[in-house]
Amino acid sequence: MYTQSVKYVKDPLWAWKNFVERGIADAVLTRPEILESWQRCRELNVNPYDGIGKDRLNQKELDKLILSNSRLVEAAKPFMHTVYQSVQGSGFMVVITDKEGRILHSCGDSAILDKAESTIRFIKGTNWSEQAVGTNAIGTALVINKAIQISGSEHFCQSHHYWTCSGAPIHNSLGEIIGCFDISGPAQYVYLHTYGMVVAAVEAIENQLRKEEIQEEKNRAYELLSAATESVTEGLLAVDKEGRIIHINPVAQKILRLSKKIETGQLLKSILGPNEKFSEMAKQLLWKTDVEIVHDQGPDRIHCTCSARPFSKKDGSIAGVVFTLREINKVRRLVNMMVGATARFYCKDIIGESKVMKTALKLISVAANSRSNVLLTGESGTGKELFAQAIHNHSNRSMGPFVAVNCAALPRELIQSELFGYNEGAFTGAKRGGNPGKFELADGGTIFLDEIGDMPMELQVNLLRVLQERKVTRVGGDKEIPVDVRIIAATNKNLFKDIDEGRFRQDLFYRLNVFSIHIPPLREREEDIEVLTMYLIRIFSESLGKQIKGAEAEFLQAIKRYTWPGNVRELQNAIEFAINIAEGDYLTVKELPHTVSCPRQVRTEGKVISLSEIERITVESTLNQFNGNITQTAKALGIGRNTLYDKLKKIRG
Ligand SMILES: Nc1ncnc2c1ncn2[C@@H]1O[C@H](COP(=O)(O)OP(=O)(O)OP(=O)(O)O)[C@@H](O)[C@H]1O
Repeated sequence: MYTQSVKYVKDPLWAWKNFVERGIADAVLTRPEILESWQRCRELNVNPYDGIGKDRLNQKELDKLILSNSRLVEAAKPFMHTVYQSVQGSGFMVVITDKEGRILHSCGDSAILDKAESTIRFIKGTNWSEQAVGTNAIGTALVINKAIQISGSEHFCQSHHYWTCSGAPIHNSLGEIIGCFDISGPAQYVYLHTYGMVVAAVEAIENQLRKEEIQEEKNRAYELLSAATESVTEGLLAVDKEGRIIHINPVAQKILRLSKKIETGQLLKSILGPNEKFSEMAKQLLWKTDVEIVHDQGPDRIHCTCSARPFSKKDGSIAGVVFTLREINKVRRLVNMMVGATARFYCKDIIGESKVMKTALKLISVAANSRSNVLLTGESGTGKELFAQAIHNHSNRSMGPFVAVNCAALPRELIQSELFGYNEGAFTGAKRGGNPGKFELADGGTIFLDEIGDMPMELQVNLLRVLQERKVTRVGGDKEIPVDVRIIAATNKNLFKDIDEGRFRQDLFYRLNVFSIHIPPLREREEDIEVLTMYLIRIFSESLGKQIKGAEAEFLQAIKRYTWPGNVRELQNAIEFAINIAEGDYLTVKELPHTVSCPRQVRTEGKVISLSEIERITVESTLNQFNGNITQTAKALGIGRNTLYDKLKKIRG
């Protein structure tokens, strides 16, 4: 486009004139980056006889721009002043711009600042890009993304020919241009070292910005870590090898019963006393999982589980250990949830219209609101466990565990360790670390001791002690562990008779029988049979995916006629059986189990038969029906296997 010609005149002004007046580019007298910039200026229609800063922000706009570039300005200011000090008195000024070339801050001798303002309006807020004022160290450095020095007539605009300036772009850590650093002064004092100073200053500013970024990242990471450790539900305690606290979250403070603010660097021993176990574990630098810690801290007891995980420094050397702590009650609650130690039933789940049932329901709410032990009596399957769960769920312990223990189902030799727990090594086969017993698991909640009448005499003494002292001692242990447990016991036996015959301790009976509720058998609550039947039809119909709408009159008559030795459990089984085989919308008598629909053996004899005889006939015939299979017979009768064994023992002598 431009003709290139070689001239013998040395004056660079001649090259400028040749370019702006005649369009001739002189590649000998003009550096390529200057020529390229001039060409850009020409394409941008920059007026070479102007160069006065016209595009200027008002004060408000400038303040806003400075604010949005505040990190750059604050990082650059100290270096601008250092650079200025070294050129002070030599007529130079130092300038910093944003990434578009708009001046954000300047410093310099007042004479040169005045000159810059009065001649070309080179002042804060002015746009010093190539597009605005032609080739100059700021605008051109921003375009070519390189440091550059531009002197006298190398500037595209004539009014800048008085000046020499050195500019260098400033980058962020991603390599993006964020601004420009510039030193400007009279062209007759053009020094190469000002170019070097600009390059060095920019490097220093970029370093400073990077340092700040790293620090900010660290702060952000620390804040994130703090927010994370403060929001977790576990206690976190980080300790160095010497047992000094590196970090502790509020949950750990609570678990360790520490009310005062803890400073990092404090020795754990100076806070918890010389017997604390964490420092020892931190010294050993071992991985540990769920170790139980009991530590008496003045009047307070620390009782938690703790897992330890050593952590290392960047160089691989071990720095300390992070402990994860869980309050023992919380652990127990979790275990309880896992093993199903929760109560499902409420008063609304207890169905019954009879007077006795209504009275019993009233007693449940009274019992729920009292702290006394409760004794539930009634035949097998009358709903004793249902009542116990409802009492727990309506009491102020409802958030705590509900642990049910069937004393008749536990092998005699295991009852002690099941109820009170055991320590490691207490007997062959004892778990490592020991095991908490049902009383410990029920801490803060309710323990339901079903079939209490079957508790062996020698263990009744231990139970009595727990009731009196509210403390348990694990098998193989000597420490007394306090437990806060409400006891609901149940029996289908006549405990008075057992006391008389020396099978049940009277003192234990009176401790348990503070509040007693008797649930009569189903055959004595005829009004309940029909409502229970309708309720059970609805429940099983839903759960078995059937559309049963009700039952035929004959079905209900048969149900009411029957004596229900297995009570509600037996009724449940009968209805479940009927619904399973039902074909129509309404249950018919044919769908009832044989034992319920035709207890013929009982009726054909035409004379009054004793209840025990009825029981004998029912048990024997059912056993026959299932070819002597105990499990199936017990299920059909609605009684437990142990109860069936007891009955057979009695019947067969
Ligand atoms: N009034 C009732 N309303 C609804 N369901 C009931 C009622 N009574 C008992 N049941 C149900 O009958 C079944 C037997 O009840 P539960 O296990 O509470 O009896 P139990 O007296 O504890 O028996 P056992 O002495 O054999 O352990 C349970 O499924 C229970 O939900």
